[in-house]
Amino acid sequence: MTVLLSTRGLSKHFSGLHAVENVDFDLPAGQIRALIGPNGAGKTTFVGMLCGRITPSAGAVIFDGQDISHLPAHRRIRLGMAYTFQITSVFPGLSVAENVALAARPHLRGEAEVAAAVQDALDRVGLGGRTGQVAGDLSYGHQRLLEIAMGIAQAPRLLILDEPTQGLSDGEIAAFKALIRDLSATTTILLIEHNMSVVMETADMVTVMNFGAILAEGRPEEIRADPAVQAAYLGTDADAGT
Ligand SMILES: Nc1ncnc2c1ncn2[C@@H]1O[C@H](COP(=O)(O)OP(=O)(O)OP(=O)(O)O)[C@@H](O)[C@H]1O
Repeated sequence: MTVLLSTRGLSKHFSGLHAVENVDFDLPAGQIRALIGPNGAGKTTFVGMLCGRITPSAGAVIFDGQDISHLPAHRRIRLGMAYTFQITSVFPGLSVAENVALAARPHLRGEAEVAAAVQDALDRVGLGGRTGQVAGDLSYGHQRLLEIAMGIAQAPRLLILDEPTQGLSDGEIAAFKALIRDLSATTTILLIEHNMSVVMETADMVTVMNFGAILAEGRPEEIRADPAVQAAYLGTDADAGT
């Protein structure tokens, strides 16, 4: 098992609040890993430190054997990390295709290669027929899919998705599950997800965070059966069907 991404002792404190506390985490290459936990558990803060958007208070992030703790976000992207966040990063005034092209260009040589990558990424998320549309005119759900296409177009080794199915319709969520499985053939995936059907049907392994620490880790069915997880998480959001 080759580990693609690790953290050791990773912590983030916001003026006394321990948002993430001493997290040791290992993500093997090729895996789909879901990161779940109640609101405020520290998931977004943790992932922000992986990507370089948030500076850790302590600890290390290791990507492909290299300590990247002090690399800025754009250097991490160049190493093969791509991420989409809850807050939309789409340029609303540009076309769908141009948004994806902006994400793809730094990774590819020549406009023909970029155009092919753009079309492929949009086809994979189901937006292949909307290349010319102004991105700001897309529905919220389609803008989330566009963000995923922007991640895919970078041909990342690690794709980090923060609540990608938020705002998607049932049909779009079903397509998203298939997309994730398809992508996992070539990309390691870390997925922050509140929708438990997405977690249960796509993840190889699940990491549960609570109060800034890892509460449990295991296969989806093990996590579903874990009483501590049920108490912390599954009894709340999941039962509410979110
Ligand atoms: N910039 C910040 N300044 C102060 N506190 C913060 C900041 N960012 C996050 N926090 C706090 O850190 C804790 C962890 O937040 P975080 O957003 O990482 O949780 P989360 O698990 O992603 O939650 P959600 O599922 O609601 O997105 C929360 O108590 C939050 O209020």
